[in-house]
Amino acid sequence: MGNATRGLSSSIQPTYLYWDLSRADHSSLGFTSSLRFQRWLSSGQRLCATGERRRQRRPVFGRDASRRRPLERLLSVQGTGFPERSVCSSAPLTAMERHAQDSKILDGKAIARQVTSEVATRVQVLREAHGRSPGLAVVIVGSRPDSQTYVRNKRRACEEAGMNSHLFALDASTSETELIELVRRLNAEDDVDGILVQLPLPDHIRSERVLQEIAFEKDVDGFHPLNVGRLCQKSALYPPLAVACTPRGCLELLDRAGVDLDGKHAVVLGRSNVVGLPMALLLLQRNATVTICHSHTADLADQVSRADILVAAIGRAHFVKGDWIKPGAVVIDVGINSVPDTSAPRGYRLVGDVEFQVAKERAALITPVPGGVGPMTIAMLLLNTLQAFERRLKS
Ligand SMILES: Nc1nc(=O)c2c([nH]1)NC[C@@H]1CN(c3ccc(C(=O)N[C@@H](CCC(=O)O)C(=O)O)cc3)C=[N+]21
Repeated sequence: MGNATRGLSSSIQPTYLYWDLSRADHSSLGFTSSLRFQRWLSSGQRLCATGERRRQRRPVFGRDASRRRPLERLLSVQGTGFPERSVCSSAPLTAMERHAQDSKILDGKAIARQVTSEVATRVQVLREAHGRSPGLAVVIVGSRPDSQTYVRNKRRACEEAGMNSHLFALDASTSETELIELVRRLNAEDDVDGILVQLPLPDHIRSERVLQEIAFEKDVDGFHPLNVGRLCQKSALYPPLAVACTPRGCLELLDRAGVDLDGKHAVVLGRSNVVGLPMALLLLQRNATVTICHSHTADLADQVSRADILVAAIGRAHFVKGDWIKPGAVVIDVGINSVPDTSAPRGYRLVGDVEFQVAKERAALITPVPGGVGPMTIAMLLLNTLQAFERRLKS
């Protein structure tokens, strides 16, 4: 057991399992990659990624000039964005990656990989200067398979970024009081810079009650009322310390693709605390004109057809029909819905809220599911954790 459990284990130990990655074997591929990536960065060399050569050979932009700018910018981001592929991995591009590079697909997986490399570089610099790495505590209650997948992905990402991840897997019968007790201990724990309590929690636990307890400074989900309040109020003096990972990931995708939001009509489908609402606020701060739609909105198709930027976060498979999309729109699909598919190895496959195949023909840029917003959510968790760590180093 690592340092983070010191003093934690006495009263509630039987209810949770614990892994400490701080002593994990850092010769694993992720860590090696980031080291080599850093060496590459500091060498000032510019390497030609596999995908770049391909791009030079054939025109990848559509004929439509209005679509050119964001795509060009996206590819210029990608042009500097794939060093790990040529430096650190000899694996050939998958069919999906090839496709993403040659089309208008906004490749969240590739951009998340880039963000993770950047975080890893910074983590290493800080570790060398301060002798410590950021620590993220992830708390999961119960055994929902989707939550377990996400938590596993988060843990892997931490490892890739050279962060310590402390996983607390609690039994579904854990009481609200016990969970709060754990959160309070994590608040006081020096080696923990960020705390994430995986949602949804079982019905007998009031999540607002628990989220309130997470120290504002360690709230890497951006769900604490103070962080939410600061996001709403827009103040240079008191900005939020963290913004929710999924909306922040969507914004990062738009930024890295060079999508200009100023004066654009953005339509957000969904008004949840975790996605819709903070997403709308972020877009508003970037001077977009924002419409928030929800289950009571009249004529959704009409609203969607006016969107220059569409963010779909309703959680219903293929709810948004492809022909609702305004030609040239940028479509960010947040939905992750599993639909039965007997031909898939797991018996199901993941689809977004948007009818992808049809929408793709009309959109200028569109995120796939999987491989779009999901990986970006995790990359933003790393970034929020890094920022929490940096704040604590300063204080
Ligand atoms: N406190 C809290 N913070 C969260 O940020 C949080 C949460 N609770 N509860 C659930 C949602 C959902 N979420 C995702 C994370 C990763 C993927 C992800 O990696 N998706 C992959 C596919 C994963 C798969 O194969 O199932 C992809 O889209 O490519 C998706 C969704 C974080 N959430």
